Amino acid sequence: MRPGVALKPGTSVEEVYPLVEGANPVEMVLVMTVEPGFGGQKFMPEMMDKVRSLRNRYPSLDIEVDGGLGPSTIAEAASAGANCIVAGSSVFGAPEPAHVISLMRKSVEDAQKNS
Ligand SMILES: O=C(CO)[C@@H](O)[C@H](O)COP(=O)(O)O
Repeated sequence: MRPGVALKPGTSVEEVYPLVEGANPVEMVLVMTVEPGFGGQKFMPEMMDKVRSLRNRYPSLDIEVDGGLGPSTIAEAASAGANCIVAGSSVFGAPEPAHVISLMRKSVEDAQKNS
């Protein structure tokens, strides 16, 4: 079992620090990049400050992003430090889903090499 915690857009990133640094720490933080509820919403780039703060503070933490991720937004999320990507519409709506997954995987790997 791997515990994690999710941050809604209106919740500040500082709220999770005690959970990552506690005695029984979470191993993943999900930064919601849309309001939770349904797929197909627009990526909120202003959430990348949370991702950057988490990556600077916790170099090996799994940081997930969910909402509006696809070929046009993955670079921003990856360069901020996200390494787990949830993508719905961009994959299931693509003529070649595997190509989109591959593109996003490469973006995360490239960002990790350059960090
Ligand atoms: O369901 C939600 C949010 O609750 C979505 O964020 C999906 O998890 C991903 O959908 P896309 O934004 O990729 O279409």
